[in-house]
Amino acid sequence: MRHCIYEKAMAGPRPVVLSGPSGAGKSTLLKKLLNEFDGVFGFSVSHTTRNPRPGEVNGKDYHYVTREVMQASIDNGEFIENAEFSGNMYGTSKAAVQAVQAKNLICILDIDMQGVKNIKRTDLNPIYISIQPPSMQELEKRLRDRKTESEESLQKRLKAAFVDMELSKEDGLFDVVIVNNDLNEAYGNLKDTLLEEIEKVKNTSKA
Ligand SMILES: Nc1ncnc2c1ncn2[C@@H]1O[C@H](COP(=O)(O)OP(=O)(O)OP(=O)(O)O)[C@@H](O)[C@H]1O
Ligand SMILES: Nc1nc2c(ncn2[C@@H]2O[C@H](COP(=O)(O)O)[C@@H](O)[C@H]2O)c(=O)[nH]1
Repeated sequence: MRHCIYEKAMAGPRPVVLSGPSGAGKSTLLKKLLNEFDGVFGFSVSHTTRNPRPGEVNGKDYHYVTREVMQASIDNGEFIENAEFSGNMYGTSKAAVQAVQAKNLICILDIDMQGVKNIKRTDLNPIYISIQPPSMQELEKRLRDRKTESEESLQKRLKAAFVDMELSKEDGLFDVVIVNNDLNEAYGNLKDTLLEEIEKVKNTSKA
């Protein structure tokens, strides 16, 4: 049986799932979308038990919570999906998605591969997009240059990235796979993929 997460009455534009290895460029691409298309997209703010990075804002980038708080909310049925990634918990609450959908915006979820598999068991019906790096070497360079990870965390993320890159080749798992080599080219491909949904939202808000 499919896990029903939202009322039919709230059905609006199709949500979008962005997935892919840590460091592939998902946040960079989605920030560009949110900036260019004000009033079209809304970010599903996940919960996590990891510490905020410099510049990240609680309630905007993530809801930063303890393991105990997050586990209690999961046990209470408040999450659509949750996963353990690189030693921390991450999850999408029903409230995060509903907050965006209530405004009739395209809801963007930035989630890992476990999240993708779990969302497939719900009735959310998103467009699944995989953002891939051009190579493992380039991915490692990007993660090192980002300077957000300890050596231990970096190694865990590279291991997970290798698995992610293999799994993402599965036929039918993603609607579109975008290789983020040149940023502008990747962004162009992402916009092309989402053009139809973007137009729908623009036309609805004009009406
Ligand atoms: N096309 C690109 N060329 C070079 N550097 C890039 C490109 N895209 C993103 N980057 C850089 O790579 C780093 C990783 O990007 P980003 O943080 O967006 O990845 P991510 O997929 O969101 O990672 P995570 O899953 O860990 O949040 C950032 O420092 C970003 O500026
Ligand atoms: N399954 C989920 N994965 C999530 C969620 N929010 C983020 N993520 C993924 O975690 C990793 C690491 O993120 P980082 O911000 O610590 O670099 C990355 O792959 C994200 O896509 C979520 O709610 N559920």
